[in-house]
Amino acid sequence: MPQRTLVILKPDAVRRGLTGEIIGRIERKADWSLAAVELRTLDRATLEQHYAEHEGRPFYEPLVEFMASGPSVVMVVEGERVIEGVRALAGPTDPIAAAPGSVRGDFGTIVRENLIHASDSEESAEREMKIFFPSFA
Ligand SMILES: Nc1ncnc2c1ncn2[C@@H]1O[C@H](COP(=O)(O)OP(=O)(O)OP(=O)(O)O)[C@@H](O)[C@H]1O
Repeated sequence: MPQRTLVILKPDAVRRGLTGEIIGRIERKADWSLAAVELRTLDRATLEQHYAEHEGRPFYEPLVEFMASGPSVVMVVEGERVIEGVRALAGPTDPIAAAPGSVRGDFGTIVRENLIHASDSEESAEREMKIFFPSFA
């Protein structure tokens, strides 16, 4: 069933020149397409909303700082089972545990700087699209 998901290519992906590579992997999946794409430096207020569930955890502050440290590519991707699909393409949170072939498995080493965020459910996708593309959702 066609879905929409919110994807962020994090500041490490932009700094390292990996956005084309990652977007290419997404675009090459059958029946997936980009519905919105923007290069944007995320501000603290937006990130606090996005990462509200992690507030108070030890990694929260450094995560918000890292995510505000430079431009990200913020996207809405749409297509067949795209919510589960982009997460599979990304790999698990810890890049060292991620299999080669996944974005994190191929390019990551650091848990915080793990290149990509993708919504984890239909509810998260709706919530996150409203945060990053209010006119879209
Ligand atoms: N132990 C940790 N140390 C440092 N950074 C972390 C740690 N756990 C998570 N993070 C960072 O916080 C982000 C959000 O954590 P989360 O557990 O939500 O992982 P995720 O793989 O992004 O999946 P989702 O956001 O859908 O839950 C991670 O992508 C990573 O950048």
